[in-house]
Amino acid sequence: MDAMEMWSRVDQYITEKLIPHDTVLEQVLSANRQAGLPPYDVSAAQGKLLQLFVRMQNAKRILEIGTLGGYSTIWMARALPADGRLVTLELDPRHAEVAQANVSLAQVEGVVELRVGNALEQLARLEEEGTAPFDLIFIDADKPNNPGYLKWALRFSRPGTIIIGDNVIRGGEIIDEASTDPRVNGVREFYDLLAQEDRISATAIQTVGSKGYDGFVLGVVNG
Ligand SMILES: C[S@@+](CC[C@H](N)C(=O)[O-])C[C@H]1O[C@@H](n2cnc3c(N)ncnc32)[C@H](O)[C@@H]1O
Ligand SMILES: [Mg+2]
Repeated sequence: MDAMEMWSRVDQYITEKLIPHDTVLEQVLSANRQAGLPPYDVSAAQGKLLQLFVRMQNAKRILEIGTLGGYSTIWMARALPADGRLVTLELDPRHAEVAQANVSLAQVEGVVELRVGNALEQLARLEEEGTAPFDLIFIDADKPNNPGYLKWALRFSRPGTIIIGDNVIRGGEIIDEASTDPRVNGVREFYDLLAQEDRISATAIQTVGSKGYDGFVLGVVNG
């Protein structure tokens, strides 16, 4: 068995043991594949981890940058109270259309606000609207813009806000200083900003599983 197959089988074992079958989430993933969306949704185990972070944080306000078909959105939205809010930003109207249908299927449309358009523009609009700080921010869109997303995330934070950045290991490519991949370079700049920034305390965790070898940044905004 090669490493990738082992990681997938272990993910399957974890999912079978700890994550009960959920027809809605399964329908969401199959709707995403049927609509031809790229398979960049988080795994079930990662979706549940996001949901646990929402619960640990007692979050009421969540910002997600990068919706795709709303799979991670639904995992997190389900842990919000009825008066909670999850604002999710998506550039591609086709992805957004699929996501909106999935959000309705999961009956979380009362807490989810899906905004279609370039995230950097949407973030500027949110500021103009005087949006309240968020308790948890999940950055999972186009990686070259990660530095910009981190700057906005800090503006929309309060002491104690959790900031999570997905796909920050990229099969280990992030240590390649000579990389010409704009996603790798965006992620490397994201680390540089985190390193310089004393408003946030952060770490990064490498992960393996059905999505291969990758990982996430986890940070807490300082008081
Ligand atoms: C990795 S996927 C999101 C996966 C989703 N969070 C999940 O786990 O189910 C990234 C999404 O970001 C969107 N995206 C790319 N560039 C963007 C931009 N500039 N503004 C907003 N969304 C963008 C893509 O269209 C894609 O749907
Ligand atoms: Mg991701």
